[in-house]
Amino acid sequence: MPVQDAEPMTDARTHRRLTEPRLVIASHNRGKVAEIRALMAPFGIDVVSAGDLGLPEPEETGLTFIDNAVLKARASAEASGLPALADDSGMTVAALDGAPGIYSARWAGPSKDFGAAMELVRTRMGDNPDRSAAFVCALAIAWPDGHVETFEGVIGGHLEFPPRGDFGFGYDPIFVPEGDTRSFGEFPPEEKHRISHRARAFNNLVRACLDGDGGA
Ligand SMILES: O=c1nc[nH]c2c1ncn2[C@H]1C[C@H](O)[C@@H](COP(=O)(O)OP(=O)(O)OP(=O)(O)O)O1
Ligand SMILES: [Mg+2]
Repeated sequence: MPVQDAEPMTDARTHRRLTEPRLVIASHNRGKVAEIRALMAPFGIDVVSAGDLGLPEPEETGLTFIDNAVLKARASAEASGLPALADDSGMTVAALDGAPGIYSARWAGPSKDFGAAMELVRTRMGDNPDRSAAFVCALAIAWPDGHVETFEGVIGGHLEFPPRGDFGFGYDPIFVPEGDTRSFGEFPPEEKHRISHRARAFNNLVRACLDGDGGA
C-alpha cells in the first residue's frame, strides 16, 4: 500500500477536530508512548498515558490494525472521559505471508522478549530470498461520546540479521527502511520520527484533526 506523503489522504472538512486541551495515549508500550509524546509535542496538548492513569489494557480481539486501534482508543476514552489516541502497529514480512502482523507484540510473549521474537522471524524466514517487510501503524482517536477517527501509515523496507542498534524498540534492530542502509535501531529518534509508519499515520491525523492546512 503506497503512502503519499505529498498528497493528504484525508480532508480536514470531513473530520472532527481535536480541540480538547488534554489527550490520553491509550498505550501501555513505553517505546510507543515516548514516540507519540514527541510527535504531539508541537501541538501544545497535554498528553497523559493510559498507564499513568491506571487504565486497563483491553484484549486485542480485532482482526485488523484499525479494529484493534479503535478498540483500545474506545476503552481509554470511556474509562477516562477524555479523548484517547491509540496506536496499533506491527511488522509484516512478505516471506511469512504478512506475519507477525497484528500479532507482532504477541510473538514477543508475556515477557516482551523481542530478542526472541526477532530470532523467531529469522528462523521462520530461513533462506527465503525475499527479505522484504513493512511496518504498519493504525491510529484511532476516540471521544467519550463514541465518535472515532482513524488513520494509517506504512513504511517499506527489508530485514537484516543479526539485529543492530540500541535506539527504538520492538523489531527496530532488524528493519532497514527503504532508501537507507541502517536499521531503525541505528536511527536517532528524531530521524525515525521523520519517516516511520507512525510518523506517516500521524501526519494524516494532523492534517485531518489538528493542523488542517492540508499539506505542511
Ligand atoms: O516502530 C516500531 N518499531 C519496532 N517495532 C514496532 C514498531 N511499531 C510496532 N512495532 C512492533 C512491536 C510492538 O510491540 C508491536 C505493536 O503491538 P501493539 O499491540 O500495537 O502494541 P503493544 O501491545 O506493544 O502496546 P499497546 O497495545 O498497549 O499500545 O509491533
Ligand atoms: Mg498491544
